[in-house]
Amino acid sequence: MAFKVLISDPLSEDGIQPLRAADNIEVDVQTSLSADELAEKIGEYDALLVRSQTKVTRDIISQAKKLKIIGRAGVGVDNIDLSAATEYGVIVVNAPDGNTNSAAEHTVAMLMSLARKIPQAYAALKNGKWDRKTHVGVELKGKTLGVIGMGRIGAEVAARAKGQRMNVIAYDPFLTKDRADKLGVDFGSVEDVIKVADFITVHTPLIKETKHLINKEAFAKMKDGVRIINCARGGIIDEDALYDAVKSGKVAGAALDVFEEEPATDHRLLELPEVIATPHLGASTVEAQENVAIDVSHDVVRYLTEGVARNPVNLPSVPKEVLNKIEPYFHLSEKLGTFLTYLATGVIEEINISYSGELTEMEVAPLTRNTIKGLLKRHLGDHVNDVNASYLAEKRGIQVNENKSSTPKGFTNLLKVEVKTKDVTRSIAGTLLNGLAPRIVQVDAYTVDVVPEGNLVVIKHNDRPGVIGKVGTMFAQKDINIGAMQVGRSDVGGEAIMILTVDKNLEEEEIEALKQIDEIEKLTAMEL
Ligand SMILES: NC(=O)C1=CN([C@@H]2O[C@H](COP(=O)(O)OP(=O)(O)OC[C@H]3O[C@@H](n4cnc5c(N)ncnc54)[C@H](O)[C@@H]3O)[C@@H](O)[C@H]2O)C=CC1
Ligand SMILES: O=C(O)CCC(=O)C(=O)O
Repeated sequence: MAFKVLISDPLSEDGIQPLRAADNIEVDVQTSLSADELAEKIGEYDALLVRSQTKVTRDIISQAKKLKIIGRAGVGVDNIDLSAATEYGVIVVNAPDGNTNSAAEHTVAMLMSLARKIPQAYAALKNGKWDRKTHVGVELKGKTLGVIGMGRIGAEVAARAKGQRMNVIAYDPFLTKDRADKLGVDFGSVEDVIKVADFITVHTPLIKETKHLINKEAFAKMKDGVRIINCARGGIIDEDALYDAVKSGKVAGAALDVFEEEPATDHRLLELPEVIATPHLGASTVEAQENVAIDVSHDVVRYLTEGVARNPVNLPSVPKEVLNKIEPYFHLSEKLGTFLTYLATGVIEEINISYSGELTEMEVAPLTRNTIKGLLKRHLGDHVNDVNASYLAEKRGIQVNENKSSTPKGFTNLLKVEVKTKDVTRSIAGTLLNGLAPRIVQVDAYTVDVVPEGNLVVIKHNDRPGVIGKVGTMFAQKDINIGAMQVGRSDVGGEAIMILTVDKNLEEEEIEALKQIDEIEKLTAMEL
């Protein structure tokens, strides 16, 4: 069955070719849906692609029964409820690189327009006024540009400002002296930056820490006649404080591409002649739109068909080389988790996952998520996936511990999972033989060799002569074929474990018949 993808904001047609070209993907473009219409329709789709216009709210996500991925053709994901997406197991991906250049160029265009009052002069001339006195500007050369947020766009803007022979001073929590030196910029705290800058441009995401980062107190510390640019996100600058600062003359001008509420057609800042603005056009170039649509389309195809995404936002990104290395363990880790759900009945309180041998050299977080997925899925259902497994465990108060031990355990790699409930502690360990073939090699204290696949029957019994025969006879009477049988014991004549691989899932009545065998203490039939 084909996957259905809904594109709800205008995206570059060339950019979405990877989606159109995929055999198993149907693309539906509907760019004028209201929130209610989207909520009503979303249930049909496996993927949703948006720019910044569509607000992907909790309400919409909660009605998206099949949704697996939300692709944001751009950087900022503040129009998507990320917690809701994580909770519902929907991965969110963005396209972080494709519009960097366009956003940086737009910022520079705003910087120059602000300095030379080009929009105001243009508007006056269009209205028949040849007014040269009102539109006297200032030069950039020798002035200081303060850049707050030196990520992809901030760094590009800084480089271009240097081309205009400006001095650049920047602040970013991750800006080291080394990197600042390489970029040829000075660096300091936010306060250092805003105190000395003639122009200030912000390039941070809108998050709790950056909301109203530029506020009344910040304006008070700035130079008189400072000019402000925001081509990042509305809300980083407090719009009321900006309005007052412009009105008072503290701020000589502001250039805004973004607003706290968009569309912002009726904003009081737009009434001020010192304020120039564009309607969120930073990424609106043919090139950027094609780039971001291509990037996000590829990620959607990749995720729907291979389960891997290159630019996940609500899941740590795992480099391809790392994924290639750990991929063979995915199947094993999930199966170990599922196996344990049959053994450890009761409410899980703690999960301990330990990695040894060559696994200690690998990035194992994705395997931990996958093991948790295996542990939760049987009871919570198919909506449990890599995206929400850790979240769901945490929400249920399950403590997850991950550790690596280089102590050799007789295997080149070993993945051991222990589960504690109020009453029991059960464990299982698995390995990849020759790095390829998954095997369960330990169940509690018993050494075994079982392929973690298909219908398994785990029988705890007393180690007496004839038990194996009785079990075999019973299966033969019920016409159930045994594909493989493994026996492990702690001591001769003590407790033992038998694991059978059978060709079908056992019926209740077959399980009851087996339980009649005296030596059988406990029997668990499972489907992996
Ligand atoms: N106007 C438009 O059309 C566009 C707007 N954007 C927006 O531009 C902004 C920057 O995008 P990118 O450079 O691609 O992101 P990025 O992730 O590469 O850079 C953001 C930087 O902000 C820094 N940062 C975080 N908190 C900070 C704080 N409290 N103070 C100072 N720096 C802080 C981060 O360390 C990071 O280096 C985002 O808000 C994005 O949504 C991006 C593209 C187009
Ligand atoms: O989709 C757009 O045009 C907006 C781009 C943007 O703001 C972003 O990528 O963060």
